[in-house]
Amino acid sequence: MTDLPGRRPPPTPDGAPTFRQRLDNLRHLGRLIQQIWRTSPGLTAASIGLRLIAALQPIAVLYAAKLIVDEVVYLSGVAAPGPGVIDWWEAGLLNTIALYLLLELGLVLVNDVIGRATGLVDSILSELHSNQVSVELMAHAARLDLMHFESAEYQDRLERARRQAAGRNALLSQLFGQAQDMITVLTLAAGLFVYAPWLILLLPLSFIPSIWGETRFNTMAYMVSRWRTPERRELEYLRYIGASAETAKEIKLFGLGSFLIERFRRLAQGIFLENRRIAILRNSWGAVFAAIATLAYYAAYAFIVWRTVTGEFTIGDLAFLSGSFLRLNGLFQKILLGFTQIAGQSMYLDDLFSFFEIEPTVLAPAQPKPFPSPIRQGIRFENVGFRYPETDGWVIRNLSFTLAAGETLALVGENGAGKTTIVKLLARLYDPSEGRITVDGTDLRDMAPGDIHAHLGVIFQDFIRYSFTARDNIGVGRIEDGADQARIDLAAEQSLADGVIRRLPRGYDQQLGRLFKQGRDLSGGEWQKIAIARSYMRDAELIILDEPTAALDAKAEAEVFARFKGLASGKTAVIISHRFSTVRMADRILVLEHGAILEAGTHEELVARQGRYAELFELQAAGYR
Ligand SMILES: Nc1ncnc2c1ncn2[C@@H]1O[C@H](COP(=O)(O)OP(=O)(O)OP(=O)(O)O)[C@@H](O)[C@H]1O
Repeated sequence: MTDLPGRRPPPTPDGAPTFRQRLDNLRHLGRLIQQIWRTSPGLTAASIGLRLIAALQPIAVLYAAKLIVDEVVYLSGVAAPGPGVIDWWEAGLLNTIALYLLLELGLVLVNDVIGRATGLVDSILSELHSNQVSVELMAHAARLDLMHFESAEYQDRLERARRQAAGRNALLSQLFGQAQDMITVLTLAAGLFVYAPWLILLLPLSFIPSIWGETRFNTMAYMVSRWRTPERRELEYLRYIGASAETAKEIKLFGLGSFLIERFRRLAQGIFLENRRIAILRNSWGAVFAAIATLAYYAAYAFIVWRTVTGEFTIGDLAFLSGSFLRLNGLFQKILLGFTQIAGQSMYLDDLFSFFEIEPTVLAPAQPKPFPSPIRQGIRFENVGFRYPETDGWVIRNLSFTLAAGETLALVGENGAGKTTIVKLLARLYDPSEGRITVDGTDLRDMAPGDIHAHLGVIFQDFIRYSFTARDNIGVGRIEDGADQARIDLAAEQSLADGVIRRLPRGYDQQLGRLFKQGRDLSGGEWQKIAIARSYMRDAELIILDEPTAALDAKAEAEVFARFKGLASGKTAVIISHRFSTVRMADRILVLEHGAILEAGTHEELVARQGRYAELFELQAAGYR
């Protein structure tokens, strides 16, 4: 079985990441900070600078409070110079305490301003960062192969990464806040250390149980969220088919509403129960661990009170120490929890950054050869074999044929015969597993995928119905000329889309699809004409139409093909169709079965041969008689 490239081994047999992997995940924090910096160096520097100032504020306020208390104690022992404040003021006794009060007021006011400024900077930075990550994610996804999008595993990874792009905003403030708290702790601890060094040791000891608990529950929550990615995607999917314009018709007619709701409910309930179990465990243990920390705080407090009673500490010292200790206690708890949370979040960051590590496999060689323009000889499949990643069976095997320059080739065959797969190989959306495909003798693998795509006009049977204007729906066929009205007009005329557009109330400016306000939906055949116009936007060397006329009525089909023949004259073209009225117009027809060629020839030759083609043709013709 072919494996998916870039797949990582599962973390451990039971699925939980090892200690080393968790440590490894912390690396991502560096990457995150770089990404934040890239988003806006100015705002990042502002956020860090403001936090640095804010970090020093608590010790300054506590120390001012200590000075005030000691001054009050001193003043309460001084003989009163008179009954009123004025008497005290005139005697010059209040100068010092007034200064201290002003100092503390100033500190508190500045802190408030800094707090708000930090909040503002962080919220702007978060939004910018989240946009930046989304843009990087889209840019990276655009580089990946079709294979990645056709694989459930990669879709899970993309979904996890997408969740992280929006979900990690809080991490930014948390990370910077953590640094701020650590500086505050250092300053407070230094103050405390001067008075009672061993108290500092008591603090971390009281938090070890908390750290253990948090790390454990974080890992549990992450693992559940990871295991549940496929189910979450299924939930999204159910939500989508249960309530969307595309699906409403069928869901209503088949009466699938309650079926979908029941399925959604069952899935959601499973996830809910698991999350609830972890939340209950986390909070129960959290309460126990918090009680241990509180006990430690009161033990220390009792000690300081005792030292004050015995006269070793002043009342101001008591205020300072108990204040410091209380804040330290709170901060330690916050920092330790912060660390475990950040470590937890960094597991999720792995989801984001590991997506960026997925590399495309259909690559341009170092020195790509140009796609021949025009094609002079033709395209050759030489013993081509192909199987999709993660599957065992060959979809195509030992396939050899030539598509001569200027020839229109039709591929026919039953469902699953491999027709669309041949087109994917021809467009180098996949590389063959065996053999090679050449254009004028040059292997497709020696050309850059982008260059190949620029020379192709391809419309797949599941083409996109863009919820854009009619103009953009055609213009996207050649985005660099997306505003070239003359070109769009010509493409629309060649594909018969011009008639569709003339009937739209706003013409080319008409919003199509039902997704947005004033959007106008088209019939299947009308959409198809618009899609064909898209492929005509290019001066394509090779035109590939996969079921181009499936939704067209008989008259439109005949007309589209008459134009196609005119347009494709001199151009190489491949058409896939189940309609023999379409197929018979091709210069040559390949009949495929199980990824191999069963018969080849013109319509007349194949009918005369009385083989599979003739049989299928008869079947269809009989249906019309
Ligand atoms: N992304 C994929 N991963 C795995 N198998 C795939 C993938 N795409 C197609 N297949 C399988 O490859 C085989 C050929 O599919 P393909 O789409 O080429 O058939 P087709 O001839 O175009 O069929 P149809 O006439 O129904 O459009 C099928 O058996 C299909 O199940």
